[in-house]
Amino acid sequence: MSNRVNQVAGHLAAHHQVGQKHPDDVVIVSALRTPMTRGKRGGFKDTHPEFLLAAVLKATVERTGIDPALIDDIQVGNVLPASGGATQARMAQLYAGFPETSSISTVNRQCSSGLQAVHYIASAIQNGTIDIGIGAGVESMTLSYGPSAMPPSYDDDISAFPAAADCLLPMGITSENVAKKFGVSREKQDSFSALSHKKAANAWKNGWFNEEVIPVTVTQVDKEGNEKKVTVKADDGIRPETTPESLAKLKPAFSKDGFTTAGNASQVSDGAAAVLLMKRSTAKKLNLPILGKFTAFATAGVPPNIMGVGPAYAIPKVLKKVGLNINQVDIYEINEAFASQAVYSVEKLGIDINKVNPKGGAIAMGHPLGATGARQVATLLTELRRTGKKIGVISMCIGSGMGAAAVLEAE
Ligand SMILES: CC(=O)SCCNC(=O)CCNC(=O)[C@H](O)C(C)(C)COP(=O)(O)OP(=O)(O)OC[C@H]1O[C@@H](n2cnc3c(N)ncnc32)[C@H](O)[C@@H]1OP(=O)(O)O
Repeated sequence: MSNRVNQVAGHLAAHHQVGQKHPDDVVIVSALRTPMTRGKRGGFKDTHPEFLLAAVLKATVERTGIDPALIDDIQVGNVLPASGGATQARMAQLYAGFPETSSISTVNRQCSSGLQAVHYIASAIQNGTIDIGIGAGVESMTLSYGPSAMPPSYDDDISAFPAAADCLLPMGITSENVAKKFGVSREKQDSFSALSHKKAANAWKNGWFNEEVIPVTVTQVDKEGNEKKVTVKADDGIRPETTPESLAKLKPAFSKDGFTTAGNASQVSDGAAAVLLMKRSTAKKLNLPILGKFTAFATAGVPPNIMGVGPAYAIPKVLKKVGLNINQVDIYEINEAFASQAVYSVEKLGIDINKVNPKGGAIAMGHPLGATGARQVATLLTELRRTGKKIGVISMCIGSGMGAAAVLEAE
């Protein structure tokens, strides 16, 4: 019995060891995403989330050549739709060519849902519940955003409890709170945001997104109601001409005397992403390419009224698990929900800004809530591989006051 316990403990430790390869490592053999497009105006403004999810699931099967019947389970991060988008997810799976014997569910950890889905699948593989799975994410903010995403009423006692009441603050107000409390100036926020656009435009120009982005052919409807088929190939919220000076002219979006504007907040957007995971031993058996290892994951709670500080707490927690310090990470993929919170998190942890979001982030690319965490896995892995670097960290802030972080290693 104690031998078995030791054996299991050994496997867990191996999984969390950076720089080591073990047959039981959970590895990533595919990480793909759709373009991220502007909500209500972009390429997917007339596209339902189940279509975006089906497109990325189908591409995962086609590009890897895996038999979809071998994929035991799929988890999909999805934030806004009714019933968590569970029915749409099953519809997407079947439409994408998966057999009826396969299964799927959705997960909602708000803005970190896509990353959470990847972690749940990695855990299920690690503990032997499944052999092969997909962690994915999808969101059509165009079709799901707005008051319908909130319950019509709350319990009086709970919603009068201050910390609970803070969970209901608009996200833009939490951004203002972070800027004010920690003195993140408008200038710093605008400079960070202009850089996000510049880096994303540069990455597209140099083809650095080609490996992770799949083209999606959709039906668009014009103002006259005419339908046409369009193949959406690239993120369409990026504004390469953005400068700190042009951003300085924008009015605050959430409070009259605030700092957060349409230019230094993440964009309302639409998109999907999917990550195929299995044990290293399974990937070898199936002769699938090992792109990287999903090494560790952690979450941390923070005050809901400054939810954007989440990465400053989740990153040290996940790094402690794997015995790394801040400087030993090669690339950070930090969600840019708002420039205020991204700047705060980077400065608080003393992260070298040159290591942060080398292909831009949600301010330029967009932030389709449920999709973003899985999108970050694809963006980070392809960048680690392109640059020959090894260790990457993903981090997210989470709307009701949490942070999430994961460590990935390129093969
Ligand atoms: C845990 C989490 O992750 S929380 C985060 C969850 N996500 C959110 O809360 C979404 C946050 N973002 C938003 O709510 C919205 O983007 C808002 C309210 C900030 C702005 O919404 P909109 O007003 O619809 O944005 P829109 O894209 O139209 O921009 C407004 C204007 O700002 C200007 N603008 C925006 N970006 C730029 C830029 N980079 N450079 C110059 N001007 C810009 C433009 O003039 C634009 O108008 P135009 O496109 O017609 O020229």
